[in-house]
Amino acid sequence: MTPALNVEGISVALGGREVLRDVGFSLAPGAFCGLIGANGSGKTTLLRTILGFTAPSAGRVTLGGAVGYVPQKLQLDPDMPIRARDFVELGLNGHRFGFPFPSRARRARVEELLSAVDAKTFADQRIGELSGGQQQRVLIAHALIREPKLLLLDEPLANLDLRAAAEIIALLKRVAAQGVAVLISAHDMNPLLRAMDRIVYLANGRAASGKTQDVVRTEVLSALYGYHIDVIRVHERILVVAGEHGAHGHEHVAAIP
Ligand SMILES: Nc1ncnc2c1ncn2[C@@H]1O[C@H](COP(=O)(O)OP(=O)(O)OP(=O)(O)O)[C@@H](O)[C@H]1O
Repeated sequence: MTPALNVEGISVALGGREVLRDVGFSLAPGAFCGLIGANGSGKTTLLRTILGFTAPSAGRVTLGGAVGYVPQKLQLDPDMPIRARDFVELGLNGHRFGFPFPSRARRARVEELLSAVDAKTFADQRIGELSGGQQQRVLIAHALIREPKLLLLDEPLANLDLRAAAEIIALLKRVAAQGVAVLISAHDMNPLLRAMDRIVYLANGRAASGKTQDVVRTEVLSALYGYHIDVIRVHERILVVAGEHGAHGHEHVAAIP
């Protein structure tokens, strides 16, 4: 099966510093994958490189089809008087504004997407008036309207309460079940652990990837960080803790699936 995404040995330098080094992994259609790393570990840089916004100094990215992208922040002024429904429709034509006479097919497609993300009840509200979770739904519909094979989301759960985050994860699981590969960045893997079947863990500019239980392990993470890391299981949770030689005392708490 052709992968939805193939990242082969990419390195990226920004401002003279190597932010990513020899990062490689592949996503099959329908994969649900977390891109996990601390702040500044290079998650956004990796997503931008996959999108072609940032050129790698080595390696290459191969896509199996169109890519949908949900950025960390809404690219529109939140006060802009645009309805959720119209924003979803903009996904069909990039960022061109104004469709005075939308075609029947165009309207039907927008309705289909609004219902797929459960956004019909607030589709006529201004986007700036919506809650964080509602805005995420609208952004996801916007990104999906052109039937991408790969959906990239930059910290979609940041700023959401637990319930809204769980609802967004359930929605993204449904998207993956339709055969779209979903890659979600998060500094906290905790909310994603039960849902994701794959993980790409970034530290030190490098990545470890695979099934979650194969990656979130003492040996694997110690090799990645370059110093001893303990992965400790307590009450169905995992603590990822830098050992006594850890330079930065990086700490991460996460529940296992
Ligand atoms: N244009 C740039 N020039 C120089 N350094 C940059 C540039 N953009 C990002 N960086 C650096 O690259 C590193 C990775 O940044 P990136 O935004 O990819 O991390 P991140 O994992 O997405 O972090 P966060 O969770 O904080 O958004 C950071 O140390 C950042 O300071």
